[in-house]
Amino acid sequence: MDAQSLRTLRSTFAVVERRAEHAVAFFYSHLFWHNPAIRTLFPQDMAPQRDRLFAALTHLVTHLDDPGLPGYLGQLGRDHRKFLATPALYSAVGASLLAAFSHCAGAAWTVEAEKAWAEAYGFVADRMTAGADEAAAAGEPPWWDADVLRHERYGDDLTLLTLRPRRPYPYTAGQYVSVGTPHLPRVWRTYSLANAPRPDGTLDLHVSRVDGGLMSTVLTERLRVGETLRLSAPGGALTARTPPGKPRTYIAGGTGWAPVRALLEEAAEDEPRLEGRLFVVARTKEHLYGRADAERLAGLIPGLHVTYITAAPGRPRDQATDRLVQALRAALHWPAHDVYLAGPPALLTEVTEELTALGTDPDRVFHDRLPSAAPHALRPATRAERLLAPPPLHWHNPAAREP
Ligand SMILES: NC(=O)C1=CN([C@@H]2O[C@H](COP(=O)(O)OP(=O)(O)OC[C@H]3O[C@@H](n4cnc5c(N)ncnc54)[C@H](O)[C@@H]3O)[C@@H](O)[C@H]2O)C=CC1
Repeated sequence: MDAQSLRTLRSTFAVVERRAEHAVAFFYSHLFWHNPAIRTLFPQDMAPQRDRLFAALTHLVTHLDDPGLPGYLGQLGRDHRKFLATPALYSAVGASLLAAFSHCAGAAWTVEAEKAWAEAYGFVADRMTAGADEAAAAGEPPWWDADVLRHERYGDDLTLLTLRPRRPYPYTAGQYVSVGTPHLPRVWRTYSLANAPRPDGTLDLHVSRVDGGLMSTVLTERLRVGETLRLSAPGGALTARTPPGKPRTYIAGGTGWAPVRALLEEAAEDEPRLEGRLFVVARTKEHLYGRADAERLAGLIPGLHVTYITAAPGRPRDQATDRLVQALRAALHWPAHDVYLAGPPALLTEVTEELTALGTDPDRVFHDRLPSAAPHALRPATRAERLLAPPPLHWHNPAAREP
C-alpha cells in the first residue's frame, strides 16, 4: 500500500473513530439486516463484540506497514476456522464495513478513501483466507475437542484444568489458545497453555475468575470433569528465542505464570544450564499458586534465581507491581538479558516501561497481549490503551478473554 493511501486510511479512521459507537451500531445493523443468517455465528451478547471492531481496526490501521502483518493475518485466518468463516462471510463483513465508514466519515469519505479501505480490507480478507486454506490443506481441523481430566479450584478465583485433546494438538511452549464450551455457544476466550508439550498430549490451563466474566465463571463454577471443551489453533509469540548462553529474565503476574511455567518446563529439558532469574508476582500470598512448581523447576535449572512478590496484606493488588519494580531496579545487567513477560495488561505496560528505563533492549522484551480480562467498556478508554492493547482482529474473532 502506498504512502498516500496509508495517510488516507488513517485520516478517515480518525474521523470515524470520533463516532465509534455510531459506526459500530451501523456496521452490525447493516451486516445482520443484509445477511440474517450471519447473526447466528455471533454470540447472543453483542456488547463485547462492539469493542473488538474498533480494537481490530486500530490494530490494522497502526500496523499496515508492519512486515509482520501478513503472517499475523494468516494466523488469524487459521484461528477463524473455528467460526466456520467462509469467503461469503468475509465479503459480507467488508461490504458492511465500507457502508458504515461511508455513513460515518462525512466529507472525509472521498473516492480515494473508499478505494483505500476496499484495498486494505481486501488485503486482510485475502491473507486470512490464505491462512485458513493453508491450515485446511495441511489437514488441520477447524478446532480440537478436548476432554476435561482435572478441575481443581484454589480459593474462589483460581481453577487449574487439565485437558486431553482427542487428536494431537501441536503447539509451542508459551503459546495460548481460544477456548469454547457448550455452556456458552459461540463465545471464545483466550488462555495460555501452562505446560510444554507432553508425551501423553495432555495440557493445562490456569483460569482466573473475572468478576462478572462469562467464560471464567463457567470454567470455574460450572465445568465438570468429563465435559468437553473446544480449542482453536494455538497462537501467540511468547515462545523461546534466546540464543544459548544468553541470560534471561522471566516475569509472571497472576495467571501469567501459565506461559512462563511452560517456557521453564521446556528450558529445563532443552537448556537446564541457563543463567536467569524468575519473578513470580501475585496479589496475595494465597494467590501464589505456582510456588511449588516454581521451586521444582528451579531445582531442575540450578542457574535460575527465583523471587516471589506479593502485595502486603490488605493492600491493593497493584502494590505487588510497585514491589516488583523495586526488585527490578535492584537487579543488574539488564542490557544483557532477554525478558519473557506475562500477566495483566497494566503490569505489562508498567514493567516494559521500567525495563526500557533500566537499559533492556525493547526488542528483547517478549510478551503477548491477551485481550484484557477487565469488564468491557464500549471501547477502551484512551488512545494509548487501544494502541497498547491491540488484540486480534476481533470484529469477527470473539476470542477475547473478556466477560
Ligand atoms: N500470556 C500472557 O501474557 C498472559 C496474561 N494473562 C493475563 O493476566 C491476568 C491474570 O489475571 P489474574 O491472575 O487475576 O491476575 P491479578 O489480577 O491477580 O494480578 C496479578 C498481579 O498483576 C499486577 N496487577 C494487576 N492489576 C494491576 C494494575 N491495575 N496495575 C498494576 N499492576 C497490576 C499485580 O502485581 C498483581 O499482583 C489477566 O489479565 C490475563 O489476561 C494471563 C495468562 C497469560
